[in-house]
Amino acid sequence: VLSNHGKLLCVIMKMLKGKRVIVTGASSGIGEQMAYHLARMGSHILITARTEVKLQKVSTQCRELGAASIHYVSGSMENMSPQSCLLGGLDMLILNHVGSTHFGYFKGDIEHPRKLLEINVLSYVAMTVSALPMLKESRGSVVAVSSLAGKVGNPFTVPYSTTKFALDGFFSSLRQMLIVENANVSITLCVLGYINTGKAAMKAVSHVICNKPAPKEECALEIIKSGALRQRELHYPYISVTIPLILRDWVPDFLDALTRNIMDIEKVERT
Ligand SMILES: NC(=O)C1=CN([C@@H]2O[C@H](COP(=O)(O)OP(=O)(O)OC[C@H]3O[C@@H](n4cnc5c(N)ncnc54)[C@H](OP(=O)(O)O)[C@@H]3O)[C@@H](O)[C@H]2O)C=CC1
Ligand SMILES: CC(C)CCC[C@@H](C)[C@H]1CC[C@H]2[C@@H]3C(=O)C=C4C[C@@H](O)CC[C@]4(C)[C@H]3CC[C@]12C
Repeated sequence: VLSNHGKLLCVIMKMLKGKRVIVTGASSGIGEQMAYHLARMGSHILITARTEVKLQKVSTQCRELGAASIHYVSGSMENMSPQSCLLGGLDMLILNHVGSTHFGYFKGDIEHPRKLLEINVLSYVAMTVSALPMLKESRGSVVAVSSLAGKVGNPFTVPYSTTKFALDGFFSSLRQMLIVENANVSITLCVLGYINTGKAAMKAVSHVICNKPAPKEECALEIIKSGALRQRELHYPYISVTIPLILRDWVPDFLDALTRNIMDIEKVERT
């Protein structure tokens, strides 16, 4: 006998079986885990990232896990032509890749946010624009992976937050436009808290933030579910994202103070 949770998972698995899905930034971290979940569900998968060897490894694994088909396109998202990614048709576009950024003081190097906007925002816009005709035909979904740092200001993620807040603007407005146009394409914005990807950048943060990071495998599954269920937003982990968002709207100064207080600011390099 299955629990309600198990039943829902079965429904989601059936929904994604045979569906055509693109996952960007799938050579590592949360994106890699999404590819594995989709493979187990029997989807047609296309993954992207810059590092070809890693994409090859992830593809092999996906094939073994039962993907209906698996392809990859390697290259940097700043100058990738969105057309090069497109299959014969598309049911779900999962935008997940991010350029690397450091957790620390922003010293005014304008080239960093400029490049990050290109990778984290403009390529999301370009991919969405070129996928929309196919998504309209399939009544598909766009899923954009963002962060709590894309909803709440943080002293040590200035360039990163610039890009993630921008995604909220683009996708919230696009959702409205699609409704007005009567296009049946869903838009899901994933607001993630601190996730354990095992990356060096994430480990560097662990000295400053005492919270325990959430597992990337579960996170990846929740992202896929939220897209399949056509949810407006995903909050993961639910409590650690939803509470700050309620506080943000009602007592923003209190939330700002709380955000500063959960961090050991002395441990952040000043130079
Ligand atoms: N980890 C965390 O705590 C949190 C993560 N998030 C969000 O989750 C998503 C995934 O993050 P996470 O798994 O941690 O990140 P990772 O750094 O593990 O993965 C990033 C992926 O993007 C690819 N990538 C990086 N730069 C480029 C580029 N210029 N062009 C194309 N692909 C690129 C990388 O592959 P390659 O280097 O081979 O190109 C990699 O596959 C991101 O949107 C992030 O903002 C949100 C909140 C918290
Ligand atoms: C409202 C408060 C109670 C909680 C604040 C939560 C803060 C501390 C959480 C929420 C989102 C998190 C960051 C994130 O999204 C992605 C990355 C990129 C990765 O390469 C390195 C780690 C980094 C910077 C995370 C650092 C910790 C952040 C700011």
